[in-house]
Amino acid sequence: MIHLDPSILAADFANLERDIRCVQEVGVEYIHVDVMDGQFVPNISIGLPVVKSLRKHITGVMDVHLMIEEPERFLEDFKEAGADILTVHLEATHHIHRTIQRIHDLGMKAGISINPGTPVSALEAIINDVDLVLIMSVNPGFGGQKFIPYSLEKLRQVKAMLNKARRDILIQVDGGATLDNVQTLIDAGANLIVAGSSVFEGEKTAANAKAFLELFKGCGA
Ligand SMILES: O=C(CO)[C@@H](O)[C@H](O)COP(=O)(O)O
Ligand SMILES: [Fe+2]
Repeated sequence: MIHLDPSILAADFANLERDIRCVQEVGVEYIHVDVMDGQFVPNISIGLPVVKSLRKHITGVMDVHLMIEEPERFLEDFKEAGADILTVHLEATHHIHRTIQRIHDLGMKAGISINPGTPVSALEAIINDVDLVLIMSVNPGFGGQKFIPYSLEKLRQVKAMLNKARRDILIQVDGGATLDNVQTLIDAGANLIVAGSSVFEGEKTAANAKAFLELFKGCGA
């Protein structure tokens, strides 16, 4: 089953409720929330009070992508803000295993993400402990960037690693996904597709989301 996970980073920040409702009305079940701290990535997005307010309008899964240094400092807060999935970057903490354990102890699904410059082999020791692997297909920090082609190879490697471990979990890809390249992402193993600028586009938003969902139906969704 393939899922669309629209990133609200590309939505209208003055109308987040409207934009979230718009994609949910056409059948979207996941909402991707990007949290940036200006340290781990060279940008600041939204923080806890906004995430907590969004929760009230998200009817499905609130998927929080933490692009912050030492995410272990804020796990309880994001639980309280209503995150269903909390994804942390391998590069952002000295204690990835403890951080994943704590996310689980708090009752959330735990995801691990790697930047474009981090090899998939770095995931080997943690792959059995996570519910989601996120392959960043752009350098994190900004929406609307171009897909990095080597990410396809990384998706294939993650898929092979998970097959070997007999694990069927979410393989998420984030950055530069479009209606034109999404089939190649699925073919490479991705089953949770983050898309920001190719979904949130003013009046075209509902039609864009629908087009992704239609395409996924042909993939056994
Ligand atoms: O985490 C990030 C960026 O750091 C993403 O979630 C982007 O928001 C995806 O945006 P598009 O590349 O789809 O426009
Ligand atoms: Fe993201």
